[in-house]
Amino acid sequence: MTLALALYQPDIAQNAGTLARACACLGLGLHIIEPAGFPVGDAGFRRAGMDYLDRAVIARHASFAAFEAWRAAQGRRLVLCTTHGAVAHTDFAFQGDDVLLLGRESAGVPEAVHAAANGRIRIPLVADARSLNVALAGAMILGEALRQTHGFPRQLRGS
Ligand SMILES: C[S@@+](CC[C@H](N)C(=O)[O-])C[C@H]1O[C@@H](n2cnc3c(N)ncnc32)[C@H](O)[C@@H]1O
Repeated sequence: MTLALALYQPDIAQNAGTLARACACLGLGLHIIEPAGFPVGDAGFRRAGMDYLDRAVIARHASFAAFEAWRAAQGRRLVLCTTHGAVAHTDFAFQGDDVLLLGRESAGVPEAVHAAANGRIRIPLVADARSLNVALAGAMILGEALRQTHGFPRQLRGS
């Protein structure tokens, strides 16, 4: 099993499309917890995801409860990426089947989602900086998690 990325009620189609493209390129599943702030098939989502969307493995969950039912059946940990995290992403010990959850651009995630998480991690920022763009935060955390778990695709170009 590989890592997976999950988006909690994403607001901005371009960010979700960018992350869908990253998941497709890295061979990871993407989980979208609805409702999203844009319609499925949104032009911005398709523009950002480009033709990579054809090979993206995207699961949509009608609610956080439905997502949690899926996760419980899988027995996988939920790692919440949050500006309120106590542990730096580089200090967290990822497992190869962790589900990494990113919050909404506008509001992060509600308290119940914080409570459900098995770990809460933060990319350290300079004082007074509030947050990163969600797609950039996702890329940085995926990079660290894939590095730790040796999860990057093995096929190097030219090899
Ligand atoms: C624009 S931020 C949301 C800011 C929101 N006001 C909050 O308090 O969570 C959108 C999402 O990007 C991720 N994110 C942004 N900066 C982050 C950081 N420094 N560490 C971890 N996650 C971050 C989180 O998942 C966050 O919910």
